Amino acid sequence: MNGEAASPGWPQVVRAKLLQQRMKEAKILAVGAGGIGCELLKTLALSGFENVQVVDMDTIETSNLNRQFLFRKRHVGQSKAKVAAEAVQRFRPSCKINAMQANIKEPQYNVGWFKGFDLVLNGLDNLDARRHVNRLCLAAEVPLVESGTAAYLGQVTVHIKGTYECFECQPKATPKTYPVCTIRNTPDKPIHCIVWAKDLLFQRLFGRADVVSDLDEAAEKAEGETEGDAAAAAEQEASFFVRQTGESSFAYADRVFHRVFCFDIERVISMKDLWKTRKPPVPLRLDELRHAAAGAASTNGIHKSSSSQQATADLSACRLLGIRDSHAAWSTAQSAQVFLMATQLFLDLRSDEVGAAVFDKDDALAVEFVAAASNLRSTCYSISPLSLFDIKGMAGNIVHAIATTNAIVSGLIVAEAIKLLAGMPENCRATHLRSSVHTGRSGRERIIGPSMLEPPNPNCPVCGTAQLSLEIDTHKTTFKELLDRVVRRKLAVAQPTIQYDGFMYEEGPDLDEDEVADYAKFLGRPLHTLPAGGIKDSSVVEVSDQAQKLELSIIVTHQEEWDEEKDPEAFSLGGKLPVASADAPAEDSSVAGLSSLTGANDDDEGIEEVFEEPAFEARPNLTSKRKRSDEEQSPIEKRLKAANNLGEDCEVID
Ligand SMILES: Nc1ncnc2c1ncn2[C@@H]1O[C@H](COP(=O)(O)OP(=O)(O)OP(=O)(O)O)[C@@H](O)[C@H]1O
Ligand SMILES: [Zn+2]
Repeated sequence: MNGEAASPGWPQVVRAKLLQQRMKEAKILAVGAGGIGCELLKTLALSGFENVQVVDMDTIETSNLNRQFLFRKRHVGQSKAKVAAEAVQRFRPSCKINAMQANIKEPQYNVGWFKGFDLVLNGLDNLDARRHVNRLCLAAEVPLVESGTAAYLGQVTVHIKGTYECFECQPKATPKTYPVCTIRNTPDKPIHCIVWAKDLLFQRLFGRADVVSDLDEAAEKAEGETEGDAAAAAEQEASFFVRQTGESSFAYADRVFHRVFCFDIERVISMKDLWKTRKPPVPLRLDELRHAAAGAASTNGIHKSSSSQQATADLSACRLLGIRDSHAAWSTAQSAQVFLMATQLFLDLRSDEVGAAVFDKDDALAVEFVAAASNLRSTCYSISPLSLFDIKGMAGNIVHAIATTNAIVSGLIVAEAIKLLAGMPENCRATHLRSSVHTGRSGRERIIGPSMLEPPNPNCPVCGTAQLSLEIDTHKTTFKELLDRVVRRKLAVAQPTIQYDGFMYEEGPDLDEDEVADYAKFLGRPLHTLPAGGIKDSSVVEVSDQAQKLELSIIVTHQEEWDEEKDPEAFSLGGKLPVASADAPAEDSSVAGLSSLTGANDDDEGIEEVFEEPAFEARPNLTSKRKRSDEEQSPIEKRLKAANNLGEDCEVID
């Protein structure tokens, strides 16, 4: 940060001028130009910031227009970052906004690039990107203002390396997972059927064949079947969904319907043990539904030329079938109609995507397919069907966004940014926006509640020195499973290097083909058979990511028995940690911020838990009001203060 240091003794007006100057000059990185990001860019510009870099990987969708006010209908399909920057510059030309449409995780946005900014402000919507930015800010020693909203709830926090907690010092909820056997065989809630329709059936029919989900992997044995029979059945199952040469889309849709809602259900019914304490499902017969499903079933192939709906983005089975009310639950016959019609439309009019499609909540046809399939499965299992609207929300992990919440949170981000630029990090706060009035300790009623920021958690695996502990079956788990499920999914390590005594595995663009092929040989091997004695009980495995400047140490415990209901992932990640310092909150020292990383949680009541981001639940007021002495200040804090000592008497929004 450039700019003359101001003496606290100077008149307020001089200090205000200097602060303004600093805001003009400060280099700000804003990550995300969505709901929060648009408001943030506008507020930054109107507050006097003039040097902003914005990165967002996405393009504008119609569904963004109700709350991302920098965008208009004509912008649909264009880069969010670019359109947002242009819109802001139109009303504040002095504000220079450099926009990039890119994923912030791309390698060019490395530590050196992050070091070029005075502050980083996040307006993201996923944990993975937030963790990545947190790690780069730590490595580059740049303060981060993090934010999130969920309907009426909002939160803004400030993270300064060595001074305050990093984003990962405290537990974060990770996406809810469900026991595989419940999803495959014994669903008893609508969400179980939605997960099955989206992650298993949609993926099998339209997605990439080489993407195998956990749901595909675990084939159950029917009564009287051997392991071998079950494996052969699983293989047969996968090949069943391949469309045969010359097979019409009509015949294919029919065949899939019969298979998944009749044959498979009968197979599950034959697993008698499953139904000792549960009601068995009931298969559906297409011929019985046929007369009602005639609209779709009679359309033997849908041709581009004969359809008035040419634009794939607009394709809708419901529209073709005249089903208008997205808030009403369909009858079983309607679900069957939509299922058959959506399958045919995909095959006939979106054939280019078949084999590569990825479920997207903004893809009407994909949502209709998932809604129809999950409702049909619900009917088999006597679960009440849901409306298209509800299923879209649950399948897309949608928390309905509220523009005002985003606007307030963006204002709070800018307030924290100004405190940082004013050299007053000790005045920064974590601020929570609640959905109802809350009475604070002072007895005052408020909706926006600030709380003191906590010092870093010494046991944080990212900014502290914690050692993680991993209980896993080292005989059954392959190295690939360890990489995918633990290292990438749980620890968000993008490009891992794995080391233990005498063994090293690396990933990354610098490797040549031979190296990649050599390393690939290890992927299918069970952990204990890896070279140099393998990963086994008491092994200490070092995991690092050069790009994130991250190093983690994991102590492995071999554990064979896993209860699939309680621990669907068949491993447990936690902290066997060094002694917590006196300052660490006592109740946190048990798992010290790691419990969310352990993932599965058995309580699957309530749909909120499938949302990816309940990370921004309002937290209770934190209590550490300890004043920090000069010696305790971190290098960034000292630098901020030295560069920007604009006065001690600035008001805090407490
Ligand atoms: N890794 C990433 N790199 C760059 N931008 C990202 C990354 N991850 C998320 N984003 C951006 O963060 C923004 C988050 O905004 P928001 O939460 O409003 O989501 P949205 O996609 O605009 O809306 P919705 O999810 O409700 O449809 C999005 O524009 C998204 O593209
Ligand atoms: Zn931390």
